[in-house]
Amino acid sequence: MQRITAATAAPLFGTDASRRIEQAAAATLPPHALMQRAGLAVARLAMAVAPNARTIWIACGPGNNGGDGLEAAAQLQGRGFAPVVTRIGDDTRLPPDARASLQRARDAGVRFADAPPAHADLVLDALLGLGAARAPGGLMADWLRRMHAGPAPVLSIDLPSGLNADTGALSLNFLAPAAHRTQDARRLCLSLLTLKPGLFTGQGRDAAGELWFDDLAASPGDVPLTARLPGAPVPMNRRHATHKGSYGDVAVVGGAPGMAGAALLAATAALHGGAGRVYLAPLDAALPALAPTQPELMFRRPAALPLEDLTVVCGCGGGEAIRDLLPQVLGGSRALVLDADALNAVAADEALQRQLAGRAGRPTVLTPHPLEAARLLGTGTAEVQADRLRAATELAQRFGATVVLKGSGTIVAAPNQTPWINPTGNARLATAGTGDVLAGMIGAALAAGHEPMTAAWQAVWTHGERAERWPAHRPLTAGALARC
Ligand SMILES: NC(=O)C1=CN([C@@H]2O[C@H](COP(=O)(O)OP(=O)(O)OC[C@H]3O[C@@H](n4cnc5c(N)ncnc54)[C@H](O)[C@@H]3O)[C@@H](O)[C@H]2O)[C@@H](O)CC1
Ligand SMILES: Nc1ncnc2c1ncn2[C@@H]1O[C@H](COP(=O)(O)OP(=O)(O)O)[C@@H](O)[C@H]1O
Ligand SMILES: [K+]
Repeated sequence: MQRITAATAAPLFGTDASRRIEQAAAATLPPHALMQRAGLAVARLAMAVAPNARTIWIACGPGNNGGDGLEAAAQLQGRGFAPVVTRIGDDTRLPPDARASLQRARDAGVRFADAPPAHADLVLDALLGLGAARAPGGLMADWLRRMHAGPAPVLSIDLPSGLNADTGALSLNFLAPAAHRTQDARRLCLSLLTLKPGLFTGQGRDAAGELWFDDLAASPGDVPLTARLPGAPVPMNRRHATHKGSYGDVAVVGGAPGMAGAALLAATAALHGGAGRVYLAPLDAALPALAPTQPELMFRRPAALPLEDLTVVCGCGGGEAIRDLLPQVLGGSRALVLDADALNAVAADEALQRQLAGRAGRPTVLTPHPLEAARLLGTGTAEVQADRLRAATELAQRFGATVVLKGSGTIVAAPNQTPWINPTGNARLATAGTGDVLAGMIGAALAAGHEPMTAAWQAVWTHGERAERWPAHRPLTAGALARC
């Protein structure tokens, strides 16, 4: 069993892949062995979380997820704890593994109750796992809301019940409104056999809480991955005999009247991200040609940029004005990061879309937030958020580019590659300008010579990790993030 951290590199398997791995593992083991391993793993984590628990409420559902809960109940009872099991479902329709675990729990003397105990020191959510087929309702919904509103830690078995393992969409939102988050009790999830992508994006992070993983000593074999966790990037080793030209030139094109700050943030981030030289080409001609807080930046007129030699970061604070420059930027830039208003302009113009797709082969990274992604796909934000992996992958295929779909669990996708899900970051990043900073950081990584997918995930990982390291009592600003 391992704790999953920002530094964990691991494959992620969706529902179908997890089922295949489960079937292959079960075929080589005695009947019921996997569920016994699952129950033991859950019991061990439960004992570590609440070693002095007097009452452990275990809410069990009608399938094998409930079976894991029953198996954990038997194990906990045998170790001197006092689990109280409440169950939903018909005994005659229990799958065989779960039925065997029900018998083992009964034999162990576990207490079964019709209603949850009035007080619990720990709750195990064994209502639904991979088999969640619709939104929990009735008693199941009541129990879920009750356990997540209470003060006791909630340990979800395999998945928080109702969380889609593939998408991170939560079919019953048991999370307290954002403003009440400080009242949340501790949440943990022990993912079994495989780590699932839905735990890391969408509502997965909030629903699961602290993540743990036990592979039940089963190997994924040759089942293809659905996505990956990248692990921490290795810091770049700068050789002595290098010079500023070795680290590439970035030019930021953006900053229309009233939005100069966005371009300045991106340029500052590119500079602190290690770029050899950074040019700033503002769309507002009235801007002074010096940023007193960042004198290293070199100001140029957009038309004077030698695009074919540059990594161009385009769109930060671009407003309407960016549209007229896009044909040159798309056609000429050696490497390109398209953000914000540049993406909106592309979404509104089929000729620009064709030109963007025609760049295939030259490094190109798109960094949409969900609304920008929805505009590019011609759909709505809710549809994008309902399946972030699919949205990012579809955009990557459509435009032949690397796509960074931002938000909780940022997705990095590229054509015909397994997507990455970024585990770092937090809601302190939900403040204006942090996306501009990310665009500048990706620009610096591209200029240094990383291929687009690597440049993108490494910058996304580092951007999020900076927010995690930021002191909790101090609000994070984009300007500070750019200079970390
Ligand atoms: N079979 C095995 O060998 C193993 C199974 N494992 C566990 O088994 C789980 C998968 O088990 P299942 O495939 O039985 O699926 P689940 O136990 O997740 O749920 C399926 C059952 O729930 C019902 N159901 C679905 N949505 C519902 C809803 N909204 N309200 C009420 N009932 C609903 C279905 O009709 C079905 O009876 C995994 O998530 C994992 O916890 C693990 O123990 C690993 C080993
Ligand atoms: N809750 C969150 N968890 C992780 N990352 C977040 C969260 N909220 C915002 N972010 C990150 O903050 C950045 C915001 O970018 P964006 O929406 O483009 O803002 P802006 O346009 O103001 O710069 C993105 O990198 C996004 O992934
Ligand atoms: K569960």
